[in-house]
Amino acid sequence: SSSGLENQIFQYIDLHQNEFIQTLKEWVAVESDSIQPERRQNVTQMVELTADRLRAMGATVELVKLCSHKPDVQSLLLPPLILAELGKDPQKPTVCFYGHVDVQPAKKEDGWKTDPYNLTEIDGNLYGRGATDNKGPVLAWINAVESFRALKLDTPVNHKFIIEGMEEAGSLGLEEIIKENQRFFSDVDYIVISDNLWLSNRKPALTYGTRGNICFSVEVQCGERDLHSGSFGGIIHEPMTDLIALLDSLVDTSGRILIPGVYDDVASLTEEEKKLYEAIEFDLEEYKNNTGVKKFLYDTKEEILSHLWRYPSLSIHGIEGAFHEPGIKTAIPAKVIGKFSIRQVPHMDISIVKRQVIKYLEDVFSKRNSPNKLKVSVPISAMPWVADINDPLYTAARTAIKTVFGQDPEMIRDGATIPIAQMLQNITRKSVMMLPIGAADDGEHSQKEKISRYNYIQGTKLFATLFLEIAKLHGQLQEASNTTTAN
Ligand SMILES: NCCCC(=O)N[C@@H](Cc1c[nH]cn1)C(=O)O
Ligand SMILES: [Zn+2]
Ligand SMILES: [Zn+2]
Repeated sequence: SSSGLENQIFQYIDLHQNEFIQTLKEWVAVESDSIQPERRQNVTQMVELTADRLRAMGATVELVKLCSHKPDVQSLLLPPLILAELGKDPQKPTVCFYGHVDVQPAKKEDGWKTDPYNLTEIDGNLYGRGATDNKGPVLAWINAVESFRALKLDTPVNHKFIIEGMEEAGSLGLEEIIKENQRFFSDVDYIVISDNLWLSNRKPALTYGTRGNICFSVEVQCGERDLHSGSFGGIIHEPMTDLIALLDSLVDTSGRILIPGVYDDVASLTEEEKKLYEAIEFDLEEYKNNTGVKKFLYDTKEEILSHLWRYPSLSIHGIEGAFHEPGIKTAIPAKVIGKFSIRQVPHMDISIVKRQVIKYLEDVFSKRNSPNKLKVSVPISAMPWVADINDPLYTAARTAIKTVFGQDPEMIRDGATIPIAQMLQNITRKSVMMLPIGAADDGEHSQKEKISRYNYIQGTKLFATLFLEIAKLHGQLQEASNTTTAN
């Protein structure tokens, strides 16, 4: 149950909810799509808007220029990264929040019922691109910090912020910046990321792991230009046919990856882990309804969760150079590039998997006796992340969730990849936690992305309560360590 102080803050948040929604509406209106290079100016504008919001709250903001060492034609136009801080009391713990203010592309004609850049409330849901991924959660955190200030309450923790504008494009340049700014993290005690969803539409969750990802490009080229299939079809080895055979050799109908050795380093399932999965309330029908898919590869909760969270998977994403528009075009493309990725898990090693995949594709290709040129590359990769759920940060979050939502959270992992989670854990050696506020049916990246008014506002309360819980816990931890030192 909540304390008098919490009730005062909750009341403030409830009273100001329409203002919080109005700010979210202003943020959603900025088309900060980081995928399409022509929208990069909007991403920079969004980063500046965020910086202004933080400054208005009294934070010191540094805009760090991103300079990617990876090949990106648009690298000169990369938006800056925000490193900000508010409060420097050495008696208080310092919590660093990570979020991103760029979004996935969205067009009304993709099938949106509402204008994706005009936050629209329907039946308690706030529809719009970025509403849940990730503008809503970033603002919820800011609203929570702001609520203490507005009520003239002493802030329980010092705050640091790392906010980026290139997450949806693979967090270009981020790792270099974090390494170059290690001093910024030197006094950080806890790191919180809120960039994923609950497992259910109604039950809150706390996330302690994500899969990594290795993205592959497979290029097959026969000549310099496309050819007429009437004039050349039947007398040449077509690149597209080679590529389809290569892509088809990667995974079988049961979802098993066919690359030899790929499963060798996958951690074995422990009894403790099995118990964690068994304890989770998981509504398979609700999950299917959220996705619109009628049948999954697996039927039980344990199989589904373990194959999403702790086993690797391989997905084929697309083919560059192939004709994909409506109508018929009778050409033979000269060069095609297949894109697929492997979500990898502990203890798979990125460089070993890369070697295994390249060798396998070269073997399959050589059996085809094709004179075409094959090139395999890895444009981006990210490590998986797993945290210790017994860490005090998780204890604080569980208590805060119980206070705000009246129930214990599901302890979950996420099948997707948040590259910064492992990066921050490795570089700073501090506790990292993912604390989602969006529900499973929020439709990240889809044509009906939303966050509910309830989740946005309760999420704001959750973050405010977390600050208080971390402060309490930190006090206890400090006391305990002082006693130990005195002894
Ligand atoms: N629920 C949070 C999802 C975040 C996300 O979608 N991350 C991307 C990052 C990525 C991985 N490989 C290339 N980009 C994802 O696809 O997991
Ligand atoms: Zn996101
Ligand atoms: Zn996203």
